[in-house]
This record gives sequence, C-alpha cells and structure tokens, in this order.
Amino acid sequence: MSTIQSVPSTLPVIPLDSKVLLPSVVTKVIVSGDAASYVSKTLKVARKDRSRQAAYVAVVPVCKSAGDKTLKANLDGAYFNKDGEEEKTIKTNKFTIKSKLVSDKNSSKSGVNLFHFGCAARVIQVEKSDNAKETVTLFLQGVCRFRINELNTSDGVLTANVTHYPETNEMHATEDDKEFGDVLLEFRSLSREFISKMKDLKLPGALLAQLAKVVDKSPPSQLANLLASVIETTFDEKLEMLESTDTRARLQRVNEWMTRQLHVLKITQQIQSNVDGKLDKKRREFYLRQQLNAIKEELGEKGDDASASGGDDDELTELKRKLDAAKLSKEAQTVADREMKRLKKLHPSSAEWSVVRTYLDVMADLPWSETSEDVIDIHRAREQLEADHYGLDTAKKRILEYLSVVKVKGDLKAPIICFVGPPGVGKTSLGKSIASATGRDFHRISLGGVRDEADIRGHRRTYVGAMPGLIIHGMRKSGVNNPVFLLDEIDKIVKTSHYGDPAAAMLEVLDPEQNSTFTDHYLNIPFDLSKVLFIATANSIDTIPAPLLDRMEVISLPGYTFDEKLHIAKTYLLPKQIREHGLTENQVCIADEVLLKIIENYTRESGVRNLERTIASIVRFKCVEWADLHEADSADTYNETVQVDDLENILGMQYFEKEIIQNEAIPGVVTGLAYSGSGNGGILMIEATHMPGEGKLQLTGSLGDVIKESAQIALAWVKSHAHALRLTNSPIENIADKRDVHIHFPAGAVSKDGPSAGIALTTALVSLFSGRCVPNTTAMTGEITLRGRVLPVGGIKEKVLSAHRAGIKKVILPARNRKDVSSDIPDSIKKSIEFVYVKNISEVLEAALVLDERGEKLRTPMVITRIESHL
Ligand SMILES: Nc1ncnc2c1ncn2[C@@H]1O[C@H](COP(=O)(O)OP(=O)(O)OP(=O)(O)O)[C@@H](O)[C@H]1O
Repeated sequence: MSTIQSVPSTLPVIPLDSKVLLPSVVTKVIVSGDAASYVSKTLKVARKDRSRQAAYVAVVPVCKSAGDKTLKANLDGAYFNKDGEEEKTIKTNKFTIKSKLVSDKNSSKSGVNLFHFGCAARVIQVEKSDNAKETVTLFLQGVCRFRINELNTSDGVLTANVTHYPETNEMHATEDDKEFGDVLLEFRSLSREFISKMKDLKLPGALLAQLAKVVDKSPPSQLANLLASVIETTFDEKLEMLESTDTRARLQRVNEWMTRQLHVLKITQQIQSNVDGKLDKKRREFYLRQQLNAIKEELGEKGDDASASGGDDDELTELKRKLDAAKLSKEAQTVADREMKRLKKLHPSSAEWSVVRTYLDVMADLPWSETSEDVIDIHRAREQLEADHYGLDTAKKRILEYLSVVKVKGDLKAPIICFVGPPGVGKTSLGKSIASATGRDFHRISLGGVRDEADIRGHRRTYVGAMPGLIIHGMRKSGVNNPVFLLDEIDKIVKTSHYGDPAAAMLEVLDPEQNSTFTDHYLNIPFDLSKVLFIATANSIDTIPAPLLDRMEVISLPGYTFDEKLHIAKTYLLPKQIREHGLTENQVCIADEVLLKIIENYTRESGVRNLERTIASIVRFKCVEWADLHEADSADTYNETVQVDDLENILGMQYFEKEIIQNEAIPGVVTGLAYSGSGNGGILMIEATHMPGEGKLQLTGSLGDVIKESAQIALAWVKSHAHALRLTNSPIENIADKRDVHIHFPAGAVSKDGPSAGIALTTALVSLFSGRCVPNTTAMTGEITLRGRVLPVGGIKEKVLSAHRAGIKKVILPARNRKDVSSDIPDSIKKSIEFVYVKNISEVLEAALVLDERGEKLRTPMVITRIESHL
C-alpha cells in the first residue's frame, strides 16, 4: 500500500480525456503511436528517482472548455490518438474504470485545458507490444487527490507541482461529530442497498462481488471513491468528487447520487413491469399508441375512433360501420358500444381481442331490423302449392288456412305447423313451397341428433370457441328477420340429462308469446324471433316431447298409394329429372306401366325419394345412350321410349317381389300389418308351428319386449279358451300339453316391436291348433287384451297403404280405428279393400278363419263366456 509520503510532489502528467481517476480506483490506459512514445517518456521521468519503490504519475482530467478551474497546458507536440481501447477489469481488490487519453490532435497543438485537481497514480504494470505500431498498456492505481500548483514541460513531458490531499482512513465518526456520524450511517445503508441492487444495473458480476466484499471493511472515503466511479454521474459531478477535499461533503454527494440512481432504478422497474419487460415490437407499439390516445384525450383532441389500434384501423372502422348499418335494438346497441370500447383497449394479438371481435361480428351480421317484403297472396300460394305437389289435399288446405290467418291478423301468433310423415313424402319441399309462395327466405335447421341444449341456444362466451346456437346462426345466415325456418326432424332431438334438454330450449323458440325475446347464451341479449315463420317436420309424433307437441299443429302426410306415386312420377319427378339432366321432354318417354313396375318392384317406400332416384338412373342411362349415338353420328337411331323389358338392363334385377310372399294359405300363418318408426308401413308375416315338447313358447325374429308379451297373452288366451273353441275335448285339457309352440316373424334381421300384432298372433295360434287357414289376402292389426278385447293401434294409413300395395283384399282393424280409415284412406283404396272392424277377438276369428270342410264357422267367443262359467 502506498503511503502519501512516498508520492513525490512533482509528477509527470498523463492527461485523460473526459475521464476522472479517483483514489483507490485502478484504470487501464492503452495507447499507441505518438501517444505511446509520450507515455514512455513520462514513465522514464517517473522512474528517475530510483530511491522510490514505485513510479508515480499525475492523472489529470482534460476539460472540453477553459474555465476558472482549468489550467492551459501545452503538450509541446505530443498528442494522443483514439486507439485506446476502453474496458473494465478487476485487479486485486481495486477495480479499473474506462480510461482514454486526450485524443484530439489539434488540442495538443493549441494546448489543452487541464482540470486544477488530479489524482496521483501508482504505475502498477506496463505492457508493451512490439508490433509495427507501438502499443503501451498501463495499469494505474489512484493514490490520492492533489491540486496543481504549477505546470512545466521538459523534454516533451508535462510535469506538475502538486499539493496532496491524503485520504482519511477512519472507519467510524468521532463521538462529538454527530453530523458526520449521521451521514456515515446513511452512506453505509445506502451503499449496501445500492450494491444489492447493482445486479439490475447490469454491472459485471465480479465487480459486484468485489464491492460486496469491501462494503463493510473499507474506510468510507475509499468506498465513496469506488462507488462514485460506478454510479451513473456526469463528468462534472466526477470532477466535483475529485476536487472535494472534505470527506463528509464527499460522502454526502455520493449519498445523493446513490439515492438518485436507486430512484431511477425503481421507476425503470415499475415501467418495465407495467409495460411488461418482454414487449415485442407490436405490443410496444400498441402500448405507445394507448399512451398517445390517453394524451390526446387529455388534450381534448380525441380524433377518430379507429386510430387506437393502428394496423387494425380499417377493420374496426368497417366493424363500426357494419354495426351502425345493422340498426341494433336498444339493448344490443348498449352492449355493442361497451364491447367496442373494450376491443379498442385490447391488444389485437390477445385471445380476448378475437373473442370480442367475433362477438361484434356476429352482432353486426344479425338481421336486427332487416325484413324482406311479405307478400302473402293466397291465390298465388295456392297455385304454388299445386304446382309443386300432387295430392296432399289436407296439408295444402291447412297451409292455406294458416297463411290466410297470418295475412288477416297480421302476426304469426298462430300455432306452429308440424308436418308428420314418413321420409320422402314432401315435408321439406312443402316448407320450401310456403317460403316461395310468401316471398320469404328459406332456411332449414336439422334437429336430428341434437343432444345438447347449447346446440340450440349456443355456448356462453366464457367457453373457448363459443358460438351462437342453431337458431341465431340461422338468423345470421338468412340475413332477414322474417324467414321461413324449417325445423327438420324435430322428433329426432335426443333427450339427455347431461347437457340440458334441447327440447326445452325449443319451447321458447316455438312459443309465439315468448320468442320475441329469445335469448341465446352466446349473444346474451334478447333477439326477436316473432316474425319468423317456423315449420317443423317429423317422421312420427310418438317421440316428439309432449310440451313441444302441444305448441304445434300436426298435419299428417301419410305415404302415397301406387296411383298417387304414378301420378307424382309422371307429372313431377320425371319432367324434373329430364330437366336436370339437360334433356328435353321428348327425349325420354316412360310409359305408365313401366313407371308402375318401377314403383312396385324397384322401390318400396311410403314417400317418393327412392322413386325419384330410380327415375334419375333411367334418365341418366338414356342420356349416355343419346350422347353415344350422337357422337357416332347416328342420333336418328335413338329410341326415347323405355320399355318394361329395358328395366332389367338399366336398373338390374328387380329388388322386390310383390309383397305377398306366400302363395297359398297354410294353418298357423297369418299376415299382420306393421308400422316402422321411420313412418313406413309394411306387411308382417307371422308363422306359428308346434312340435312335441313340454309346453314351452319360443319366439324368434328380432322381437322387442312388447311384442313378446303380446305372444304370451295370445297363447294364454288360446289355452284358456281352447275347449270353447273346440280345440280340446275337455275344459281342463291343456292344449299345449306335451308340445312346444314356436312363433317366428320372418325378415329376422329387422327388429319388430309393439302391441299391434296381438290379434294376428292369436289368430295364428287358433289357426295352427284348429287347422283352419287364414286367406293369404287377409291382413289384420290390433292389440289384444288378456280377456280378448281388441284395442286401437296407430299408423293405420301407412299400414293400409302397404296392405294395398301387397295386394291384400281384406283388412281386419279395431273398431276404434274406423275414423282413421274414413279420414285418411283414399277412396280408390276403400273401394278395393274390405275393412272389417272388430271389438273382440272372436270377431277377428270369425272374420279371418276360413270355414271348415263342412262349411261351418269356428265357435265364437260369445259361447266361450258361457262355457267359462262351467269351469
Ligand atoms: N306430392 C308430391 N308431389 C311432387 N313431388 C313430391 C311430392 N312429395 C314428395 N315429392 C318430392 O319428393 C322428394 C323428397 O321430398 P322431401 O325432401 O320433401 O321429403 P321429406 O318428407 O322432407 O323427407 P325427410 O323426412 O326424409 O326429410 C322431393 O324432390 C319432392 O319434390
């Protein structure tokens, strides 16, 4: 350690450009060229006095301009260039600061302004490199500050005569200097805080470790010098530190600077955390724009609304324009304004931004006040319905009534129409006709398989990817608030307990009293659906939830008869397909008998969808034929007529035989009538046989529980009335004794259920045990009770139509189904089928079973009642 006594009072000067070396601080000076030779000369002078252990130089800061604290010095031709590399290094427990020699060539000639204070420095190390351009690296350690008394130049080296101001090494303040004690206390705590926070100032870790070590061990004046070199201070402040000879004043100044720097650090950190240190370019821009906006607002220059999001200006302006054009309801407007405000505050790349943006888009697209012109012209509607559909008189009549009421009353607060019928009978196309007759937009919503309430009402916006439900989505798509909405397959809504009840959500939609304030979860504001004309379709009313059914007026569209199908094919389907294939009407000609063959042998359905498809294949075939011949220049050989014989070639083998599969009557075989859930009717063969066994009943043919129970009831009834029916010789004899009964329903892969086969099953068993046949042209349907009463069943029209198709001549029906026949069955069928209405099973047996060989009828159940009393 250098003592002040060892430092001479005359020292060679090394002027440092705009840098200040303080005692205890180590600096590295790299010079080359002329400056290096000056430094070498200086070092020689410094080492002249061999009695001293070390060489000392005077490091003096050079000021930019002259003042009363500067001394003019002529460096006598010596100058320093800018090659000096600046860096910080650590040496023992001292540290080096950036240093640079006077670099201005001109200043050396005109003389430089040296500060009147400087720092005596010990030369710790000198490194010379012998390359072309001589470079000298000096490590200097500040020892004590001095005041320059006089400057001299000898042999091109500037020397200064100085007065030293040695450092005080006291660690503590004396007891009577209370003021100094306070300053010292503050200095210590601040320096500790400062060093702990220095990491944030991005100072080298090694330097921090060094400072942390000396903070408590070094004398305060020495620490103050070190800190003053690290703290961000101006050159003038550093000069002030250099010239201050009072330790207390120096500590006070360092305290001030540390407080200032800590404060700046705090603010920077605060700003950093506000703005989020990792702001990418776009976010920073957004942040600044927000500030700009706030400033503009403050200045009352709000500017145009869209300026908030920069690049998204156009998008937001467009959105605002769309929202204005949508003429929202009052409630919607309030929400839209609020959301728009929010959107402007959000960052475009945030997830929330796109959520709000999509929401506003949906709002803007909804037809809040867009209405298409309503032209309910009953005459025109009638013409339209006639033009599009053959038959369906009841449905057409009801539709016209409905439209008349809407026209006269002016609102749609009438029950919603629901078309019920098997597939392909024209439910959807009737809906379309209504839309075109009234000049309204048509939108179809398929409800088949909808199992979640949210499908109807949408998801709340809190869900990721939430969207409006089917209704609001449909409104958005149709673009007007008075479209015709066809709610297709309303009977196929799935009732689940997990996701809410979608049918319950439909209640609000379909209730004319409530649907003016329909609230979708996503939209969360009421939307008026009262102008929408809802029409529902279903295949069967059985599965429509009761409260929904209650709000609808059911119009049945049962299947078509052969005659009706023929007519539809001739007048609607064939011309339509010819048109769609780009041919003219005289290019395809299908005679009635051919069409009938297609209807009977190639399609089996209640509606006409398959028929239409089959006709389309024929037209396609003719189209290819015509194109081939045309290419071969032999178009004149083209034959437009399709013959019955051609069908096999065009359509392949016929798919269906005529539905009566048995050609002769056999005991135990009966024709029942069935009705499937899809709305199709059909004939249902029942075959019963018996064999030696233990009286068991075996049932096969994919049967459900209800139909199995019907079979048990039938067998029980036959067993209990076997004697009355003269099937056994004694009332106590078991007819099924020692034999098993097997009942089979052919078409085993098709599942069957329901109670309507009850009378057919009973008849089959009686026929089996009595040996009397049921004619193969007789069919029957009806539920049976254990006491032999016959109860009514559903699907009469479909059943009768399928019976007609199958060539049945006699149909036995429950008496209470008579009204269905009179209202639903076309006259042509009524004429060709004999209907027998029955109240109990004895009437069924009388009507079904043939006479025996003696020409006698079977004993009727009327007798049975009397016999029962003898049992
Ligand atoms: N009475 C009819 N007159 C003319 N064309 C008809 C008639 N009935 C049905 N069609 C035609 O049959 C085709 C099928 O009809 P549509 O799609 O309306 O059946 P749907 O009853 O709605 O069937 P689904 O229940 O399967 O939806 C349509 O091309 C339609 O034009």
